[in-house]
Amino acid sequence: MSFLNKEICDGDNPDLTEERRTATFDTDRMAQVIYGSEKFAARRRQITKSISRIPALQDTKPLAFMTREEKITEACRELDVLSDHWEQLIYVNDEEEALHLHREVIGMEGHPFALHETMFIPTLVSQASDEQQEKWLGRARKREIIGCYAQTELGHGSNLRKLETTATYSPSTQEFILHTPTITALKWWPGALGKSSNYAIVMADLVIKNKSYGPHPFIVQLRDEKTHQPLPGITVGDIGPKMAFNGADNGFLGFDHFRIPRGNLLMRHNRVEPDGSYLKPPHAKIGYSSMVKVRSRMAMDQGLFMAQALVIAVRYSAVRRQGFLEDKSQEVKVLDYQTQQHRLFPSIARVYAFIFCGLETIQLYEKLILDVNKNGDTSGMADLHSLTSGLKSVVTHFTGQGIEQARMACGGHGYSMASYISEIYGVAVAGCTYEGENMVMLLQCARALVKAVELVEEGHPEKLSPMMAYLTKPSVTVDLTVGPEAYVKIFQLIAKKQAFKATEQLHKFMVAGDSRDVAWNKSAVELTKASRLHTRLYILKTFIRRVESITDISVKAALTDLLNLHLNYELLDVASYALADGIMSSTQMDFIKNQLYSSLEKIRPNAVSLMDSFQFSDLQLRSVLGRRDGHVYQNLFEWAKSSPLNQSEVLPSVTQYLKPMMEKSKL
Ligand SMILES: CCCCC/C=C\C/C=C\C/C=C\C/C=C\C/C=C\CCCCC(=O)SCCNC(=O)CCNC(=O)[C@H](O)C(C)(C)COP(=O)(O)OP(=O)(O)OC[C@H]1O[C@@H](n2cnc3c(N)ncnc32)[C@H](O)[C@@H]1OP(=O)(O)O
Ligand SMILES: Cc1cc2nc3c(=O)[nH]c(=O)nc-3n(C[C@H](O)[C@H](O)[C@H](O)COP(=O)(O)OP(=O)(O)OC[C@H]3O[C@@H](n4cnc5c(N)ncnc54)[C@H](O)[C@@H]3O)c2cc1C
Repeated sequence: MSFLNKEICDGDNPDLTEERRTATFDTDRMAQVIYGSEKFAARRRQITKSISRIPALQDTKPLAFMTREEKITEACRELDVLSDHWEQLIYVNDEEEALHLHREVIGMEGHPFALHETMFIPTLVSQASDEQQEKWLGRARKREIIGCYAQTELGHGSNLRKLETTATYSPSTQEFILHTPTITALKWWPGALGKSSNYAIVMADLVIKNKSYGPHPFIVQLRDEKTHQPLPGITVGDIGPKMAFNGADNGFLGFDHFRIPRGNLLMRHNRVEPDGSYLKPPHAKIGYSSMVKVRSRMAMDQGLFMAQALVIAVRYSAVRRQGFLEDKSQEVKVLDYQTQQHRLFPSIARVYAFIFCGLETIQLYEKLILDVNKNGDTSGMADLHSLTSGLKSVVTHFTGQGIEQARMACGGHGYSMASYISEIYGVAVAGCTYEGENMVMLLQCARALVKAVELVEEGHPEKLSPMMAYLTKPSVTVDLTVGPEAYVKIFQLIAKKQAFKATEQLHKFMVAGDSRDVAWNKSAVELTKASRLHTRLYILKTFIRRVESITDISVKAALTDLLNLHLNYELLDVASYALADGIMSSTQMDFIKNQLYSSLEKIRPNAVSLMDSFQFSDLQLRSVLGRRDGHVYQNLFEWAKSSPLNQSEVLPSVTQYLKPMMEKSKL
């Protein structure tokens, strides 16, 4: 069957055209599944098309050849152009469209609005009172002001209870006095803080009458709105170059008894009255909701990062020919090698799985904020916190691995910045650290798991949330040939065993006399293993649910192949647990392996189209290897020629050092 696939173009590399002709589904239909709706998938295409008509937004010079300052300047120029066209390009205030616009135009390097859109505005939405929103939200949305989220300090990022920046209330002036008492109290890392933002949400320890109330969010003006100079009492700057993400000015910030009005404490959920009396929030951690928001996005965003790397690697693998199979008259596409497929296809499956989870958790967060803001209902907070803590950790870890495999799958050219994979990798793996270091967040997820196991042990299984219900499932013998549900059952048994084992170990240390904290630390590796399995089970179940709900038959068939690959790959990956506990036999293992290998063969004809379906433009991909038209070699040569080193035949460094050195050696 051949579809009139929109990606097919006669001027393209014939190897890619051939791949596109073999697709068994329509990439526009697949895009609807990826992006959650026909409407949004169509809007994305429309926005991409509109962008392509704005000459000032077409990349001129490769980012790889720019200095950091040039990258930041270029990002600002593009933002300025975007701002002029904002209302024609996207529906104002539509977060997904704004993110698409930024991803497409600015690339991975980051930009001064990265935190404005993802944390500053969302914090105002979730934490500011109606009156405060009236004052700041409109201005922020119109980009009259640029904001960031300043929480992490030089000395503390994970343990928020020890943040040192203070906001001391002065009833006589009705002001908070922000202060940085030590070097370790300097805010350090916030994106776009260094040079771009003129406002920040600052998380500081609220102190009233010598009593500390813990971290609270304040809106703080950092720079003069006319001159952009830092206000007196504020020290602010850039923390220097990073592994990647160098178009963003992550910054430092210190306060010297800097005064802000009482009304700058975000007061949707808690209040400080003029006399200093404090009204506490309905949930102690409600002030952390912006972090939960970003974590709830991360499965989607990381999935898209890995998708970009895989579009590049899969397209390149279809035009790269090296070595022979049966026919010795023509070298084969490297995508035909089983090892190449095994390297790339399981990650393609994970991309789809992660994105399906992201679609779900983004909605869960939106619902939570509605419940909290409209009805004061905080009952969903604990579950979403534990779910997104585990999910961000597992997803970022596998995304890093998948992108690195994509790089290696491109051989030597993958190592060139022309592939753009190194930048994607550098940005993606930052996600293992930001929004909560992965081990720390896995341990947050483990808290909920241990509590659930304890409920089962205490005879209260009815109190378990639906996500934990598998902890009560009895051991059964499973016939894997019956389909996905059998895989779920085995995974549930593995995850359940590990959750009980880790809890048992924790209890054993406590019975032996350790405090819960010490026992927790002695059990931490086992606890993180339990969290990973729990989270991977959620990912697997979400993937199954999503595929079952698809109505387009050909799209569903292609994704069923991918799902089968995922089920077999995941189970094989955790087989050591299953074998050790007698949950699976070695015969079942052989069955899984064979299923996995036949899935690779089934997916092969659709590989390019499964990645084309993400509909990333060449502008967004910024990759010579991943070009939609597949004309890799001539463009690699053009790219290399544009290197600044090639703008003269003899470099000054040769004249100054190498030539004299060689002359000296002749003497
Ligand atoms: C990410 C979006 C990117 C989109 C970009 C899109 C497009 C742009 C395109 C290209 C650009 C390219 C790249 C963009 C990439 C990157 C840049 C973008 C964004 C980067 C953003 C980064 C921002 C940050 O990093 S902000 C700082 C984040 N910091 C943290 O996460 C700190 C981690 N620590 C904590 O959260 C906490 O300290 C803690 C570890 C959870 C512990 O908290 P604590 O108060 O000590 O609590 P305790 O352990 O005692 O627990 C008590 C109890 O409370 C429960 N709890 C804790 N937190 C929560 C919560 N939030 N909600 C509910 N409940 C909570 C905890 O579990 C305990 O419960 P129990 O007692 O066990 O029942
Ligand atoms: C690209 C990037 C962008 C960022 N953007 C922002 C931003 O916009 N705003 C902002 O406020 N911050 C930002 N951050 C900071 C980021 O949120 C923190 O770096 C992160 O939360 C980790 O905290 P940390 O650096 O203190 O790590 P640490 O906690 O010092 O981690 C060091 C090691 O200690 C381990 N560890 C720490 N605590 C425990 C524990 N309880 N149990 C077991 N192990 C533990 C960790 O697992 C890790 O291995 C950004 C960081 C990066 C890299």
